[in-house]
Amino acid sequence: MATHPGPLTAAPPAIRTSRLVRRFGEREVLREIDLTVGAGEFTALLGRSGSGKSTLLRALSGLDHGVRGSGELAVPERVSLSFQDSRLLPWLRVLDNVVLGLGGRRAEDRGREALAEVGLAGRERSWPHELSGGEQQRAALARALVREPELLLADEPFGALDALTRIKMHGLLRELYERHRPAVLLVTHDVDEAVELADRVLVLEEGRIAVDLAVDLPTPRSRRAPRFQEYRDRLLTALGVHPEPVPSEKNDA
Ligand SMILES: Nc1ncnc2c1ncn2[C@@H]1O[C@H](COP(=O)(O)OP(=O)(O)OP(=O)(O)O)[C@@H](O)[C@H]1O
Repeated sequence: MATHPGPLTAAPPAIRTSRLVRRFGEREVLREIDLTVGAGEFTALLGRSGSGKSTLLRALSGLDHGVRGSGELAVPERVSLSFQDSRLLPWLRVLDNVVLGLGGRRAEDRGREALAEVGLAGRERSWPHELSGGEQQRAALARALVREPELLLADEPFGALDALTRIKMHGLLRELYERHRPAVLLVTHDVDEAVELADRVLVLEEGRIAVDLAVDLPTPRSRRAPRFQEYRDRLLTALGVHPEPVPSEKNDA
């Protein structure tokens, strides 16, 4: 199980930070983070509660005006954000939410296509409150996709969903990723979610990246496969959790 060797593509990286520091009062939450995420790379970010995951994501999304810090960061022009709460505007219909701020004659067509891709064809004229939690998250994914992002920053996008809906959303996100290939940085508390979806997993600890692990498993990934469990156990151990054994499947890789 190798540590991450670094991006392989020749395209410019989707994220590059150099000695990135963010502090609140006396507390240095991010401590000289050097991070490069390659174009099209799916990376998950784990860490204990309060380790600074959202602080890093906010810094990358440019939403942390007023937070003290130093260092350098570079991200592409087209960055989409997705959060635990779908953040659809309640006074706009679903399609209008998806295309909000998009210019051009084809915006509506592209919005419809994106809604179809996430399984919401026919719901264009619905109001956000008429959608279930999972459907709202799918609409939020469509809103992110329609901007053709080079980088998707996702902060616990499935955190508020029930277990079954989460599983469906995992499949959908990975499928959309494989079709569109943005770089993804997914913040999650869920180690299984990280290993299932990402090709690289980082663990943030005390303001530094303590683990940088390449996940070399074919997709779709079975959580019961012994190699999946090796990754999971290694990450749980890094997070200070004693891993529980999971019954294995005979025919899994
Ligand atoms: N606006 C703020 N003012 C003061 N302290 C803050 C602020 N935002 C975050 N912090 C502190 O910075 C630390 C890191 O917070 P952050 O939200 O980045 O952690 P996290 O790893 O995303 O946590 P969680 O997994 O619980 O969401 C925490 O101790 C938090 O209290």
